Amino acid sequence: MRERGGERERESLIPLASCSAAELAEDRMERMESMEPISAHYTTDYPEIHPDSGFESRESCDIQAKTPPPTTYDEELVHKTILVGDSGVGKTSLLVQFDQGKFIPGSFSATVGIGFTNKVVTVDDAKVKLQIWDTAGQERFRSVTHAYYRDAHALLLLYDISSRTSFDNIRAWLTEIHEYAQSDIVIMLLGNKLLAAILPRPGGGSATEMALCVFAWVVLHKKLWRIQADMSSDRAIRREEGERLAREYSVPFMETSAKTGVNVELAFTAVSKELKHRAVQHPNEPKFQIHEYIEAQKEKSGCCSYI
Ligand SMILES: Nc1nc2c(ncn2[C@@H]2O[C@H](COP(=O)(O)OP(=O)(O)OP(=O)(O)O)[C@@H](O)[C@H]2O)c(=O)[nH]1
Repeated sequence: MRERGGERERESLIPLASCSAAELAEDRMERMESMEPISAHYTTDYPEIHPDSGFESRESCDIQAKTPPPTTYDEELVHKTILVGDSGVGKTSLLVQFDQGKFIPGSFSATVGIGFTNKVVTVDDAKVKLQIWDTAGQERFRSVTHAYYRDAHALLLLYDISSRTSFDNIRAWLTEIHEYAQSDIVIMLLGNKLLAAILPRPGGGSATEMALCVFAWVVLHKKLWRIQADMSSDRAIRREEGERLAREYSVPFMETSAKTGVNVELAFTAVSKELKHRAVQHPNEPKFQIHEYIEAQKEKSGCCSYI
């Protein structure tokens, strides 16, 4: 059971390691038949929603596929969203940062189990409900994680920008996702542990921002000080490599830091917007372009330069 993350997190996770393989397989089959999740736990921002409410059978999905989406967004919809990626890339940390706005430093303790957090994201005045599942990245839990792909509406796939292996494994993750998840699942690729020096970008903002910007650039270039830096010198994957891979698979991409919070909210907001737009039919409106939205938001924040 995970030590880091406090009582709340500990309560939330079901220890899969304590089951025998046979028990686990039997349990999985039963659960898949009854369509119940392994566990029901941690944050319940809207406790009236039962964890099952985000689940649908294949049959109901097929029916949905044939039915055109409604013209207004149904706020009762719960979008099952899962976090996947190698062990240690920062899935739990990303979720904790998004949910609680904090980073829990300390020694790494791998997730043993699976748990979810309910979050409501406001998109254009509509409340989009996300049921975010944090999976264990370790290989031995892989078959259990597969069972969760099937009903997922969105998936955040993480690698660690300081780990070449975690990046190289992204292709294998995508192959698994395409094998087990629904074909229309919303996928976003995230390079986590961004080496972020939060510096105002020259050329925009108020006089104070500009002054801060010039000061920060001078200081940075003299290598005296780094503001809110995440990791100092460990980047192994260039941003362009992440962008290239994302383009190859036609998925949106951004770099995040669960530690400093950079782009964490943007990642979930972008996914929520995409989910909302897919759930509503606006015949006269152009299709939501998640890639363009992400780029525009990055520009708008106008404050960050990344190492
Ligand atoms: N510097 C830095 N460290 C991070 C960041 N995100 C996570 N970490 C650290 O990386 C380690 C692993 O983070 P976790 O969130 O537990 O990783 P995980 O992907 O959930 O790992 P599993 O549970 O094994 O799948 C921890 O020591 C975190 O403190 C980040 O953005 N920056």
